[in-house]
Amino acid sequence: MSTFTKHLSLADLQSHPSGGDGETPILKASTDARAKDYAGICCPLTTDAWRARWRAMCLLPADDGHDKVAIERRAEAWRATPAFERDEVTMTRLDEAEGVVAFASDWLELDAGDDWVRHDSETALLQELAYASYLNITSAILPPPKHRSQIASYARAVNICLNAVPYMELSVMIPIYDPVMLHVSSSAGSASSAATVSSPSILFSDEPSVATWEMWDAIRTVCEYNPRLTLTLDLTPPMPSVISVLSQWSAEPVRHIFLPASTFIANAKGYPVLPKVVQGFIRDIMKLRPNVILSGTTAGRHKNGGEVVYSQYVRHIEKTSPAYKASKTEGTVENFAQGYQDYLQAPLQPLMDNLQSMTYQTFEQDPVKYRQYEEAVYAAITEWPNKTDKLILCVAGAGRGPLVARCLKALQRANRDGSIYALEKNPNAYVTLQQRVRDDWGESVKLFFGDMRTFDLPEKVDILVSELLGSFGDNELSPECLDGAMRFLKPEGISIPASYTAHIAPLSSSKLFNETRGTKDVKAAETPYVVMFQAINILSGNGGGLSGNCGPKVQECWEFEHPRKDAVLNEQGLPPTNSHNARSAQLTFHIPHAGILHGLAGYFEAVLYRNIGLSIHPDRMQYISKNMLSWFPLLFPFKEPLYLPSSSELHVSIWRLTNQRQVWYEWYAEAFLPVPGSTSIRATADAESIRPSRSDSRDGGLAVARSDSREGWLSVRSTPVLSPSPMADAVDIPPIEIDSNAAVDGDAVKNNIGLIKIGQTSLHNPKGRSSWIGL
Ligand SMILES: C[S@@+](CC[C@H](N)C(=O)[O-])C[C@H]1O[C@@H](n2cnc3c(N)ncnc32)[C@H](O)[C@@H]1O
Repeated sequence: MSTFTKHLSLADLQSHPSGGDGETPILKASTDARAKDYAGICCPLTTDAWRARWRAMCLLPADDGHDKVAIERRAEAWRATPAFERDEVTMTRLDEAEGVVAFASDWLELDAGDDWVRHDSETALLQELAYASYLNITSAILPPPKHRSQIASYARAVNICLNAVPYMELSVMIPIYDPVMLHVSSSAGSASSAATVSSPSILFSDEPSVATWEMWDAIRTVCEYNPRLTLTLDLTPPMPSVISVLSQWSAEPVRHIFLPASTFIANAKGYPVLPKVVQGFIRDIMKLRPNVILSGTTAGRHKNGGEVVYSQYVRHIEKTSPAYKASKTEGTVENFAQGYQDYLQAPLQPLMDNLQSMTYQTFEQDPVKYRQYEEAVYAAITEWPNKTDKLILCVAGAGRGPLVARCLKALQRANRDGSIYALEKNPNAYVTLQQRVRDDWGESVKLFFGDMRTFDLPEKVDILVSELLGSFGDNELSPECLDGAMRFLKPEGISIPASYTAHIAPLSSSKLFNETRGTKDVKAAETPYVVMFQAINILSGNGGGLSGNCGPKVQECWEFEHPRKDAVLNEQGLPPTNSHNARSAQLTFHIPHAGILHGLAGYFEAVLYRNIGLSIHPDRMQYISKNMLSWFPLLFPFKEPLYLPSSSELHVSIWRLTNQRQVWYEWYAEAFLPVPGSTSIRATADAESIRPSRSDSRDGGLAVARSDSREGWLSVRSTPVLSPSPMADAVDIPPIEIDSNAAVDGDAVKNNIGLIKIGQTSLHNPKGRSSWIGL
């Protein structure tokens, strides 16, 4: 569960009575807060006296009636040795500061237009953080940036602070939504001057903006994704009317949520409740377990309930979130994977390595995978044309034997006579299999020790069952192993699985980005990892994008089928080279909202038999193999982040490559901005180029409707189509609805859209230099 902290303003602190025995107001406030189930308090570090002195020193008065030289001298003395007077800070003792989240002075302007104001704000902030560090405070919240035009100066100052206080976490306060941010300031005005210049041409919509996220992105990029730099999301009204763009915050290091009583509305009985959009946002963001800072809850803003109901209500919202409920429900992936979220695991190499008994035991905890296999084998047996023959099944890669047991069960359920050959190349698992023959299976199972790529079975079999699948389908070398095992099958024999496909989607996750480049080793940054995703945001959306050429949110890369059609084989029945198992895909994604590309999420789907399958595709898994635990998705990381503006297109190239000893993946991406009337520097993708190569259409495969329609996006009525603007990426472009009457106009505009290249990644893992799978 998330924690709750009570926010106290300066006025709250001043009015808070001291306890007895030297208990200061701040200690008393902390004790009171803990008694009410808060983890602690959050309050300003400095008082109004500090603000008054700083202003008197650092902001020169406009009139001539002051001794400006004397003021300047005082300021210089302070700049030389910045220090506080006693009454300028709210706390002085270690016990007072224990567990306190401190607000740095919110009047500091690290992004003022005036050079001196910026300089002195930075000096003051460094002084405040040094003092907080002296008091052992571990978490400080910095005032939000206010002027987009000075964001680089703000970010530079934050970076200086991060380096100056080596152990403290600095959290930048950012409003999740601020319509004012749409106004771009170009003035280098005084400290108090508000942003003045706006770009009216882009203010065509009251859709929520991503401008505040874009400011955050600039700050953390300048600070090189410092892991001690986090976010405090300010949920002070106004709030957007829809939450779709807020999803990008879930890929960010959200440490605190600042939630004032003013965000709550009163329900019919006068109790505080949150508006629908905020409820949805909280439900979503709570998976990151932020600390919720509740503010103004003692002000009596709502008629009923009192202070405690605010936190009770937010806890209730958290408990109703799908992520929380799933984590508390036995048998779900979320429950099974607790503690593994966003943890990078090296994929298994069951061909090169021999698995441990514990690893098999973990597999065997998944009831869904084995149930699906049993159903597939059962269906294949019951449909077998000749009902009198004794069926011969082979489990290739039997492990400790769970699929063998399921095959026996399927034969028994179908009331069919049959026997099973079980083949395994792991000598240790082979011992367990012998034990099972002795204890459970007897004559019905015949064991063989060997590698399916070269081993010869005594006779051909009717049904070949295997489970050599990785998170990306083919990444544990199922295709290569089954090339050999296909020799075991009779001409009319069937393979379970019959086929499998690999899928990808572009994702953002500052956490995973930091993890993959943590070691500064290039190999770590171009290695695919198995990850149970949590703090991520999938950047792509369904719909064709402005060019009309984009595929769905999650796209298929390629497919493998068993047995292979048109296979060229040598006299031993084996393929002479592995070239036929190379694959490539060029995929085009629509990016509806601005975001940073950090990697590709990889998924697989397998057809076991007819409409019985396995899937970890995020939109289809619940229909095909709900609550299957065996596979987490794969992450293909990018070494450098790539900024993608709203309504841009991402073209991803991914290859499965091979030589005689290894298989590896290479990946690369390019970003484009579709611009009406411009000439593409890259030919607009045609239908052929967005189709995965070497992949047959899978109509008639899994009987689950696919949601990858590419229609439903384009239309242009009289709305002017956005022309290139420096803020195009900070504005949530409203979806342009289809107007059937305007089909001609729509096509005209669609055909007239060109793509301007705006960025690219490097080619990852060329020649398998950092990661490969051994044959
Ligand atoms: C993912 S495990 C599955 C084990 C078991 N069938 C299950 O579902 O629990 C794959 C198994 O195939 C075995 N294996 C992999 N490649 C093989 C090969 N070329 N020949 C024989 N066994 C192989 C591995 O040792 C491992 O036991």
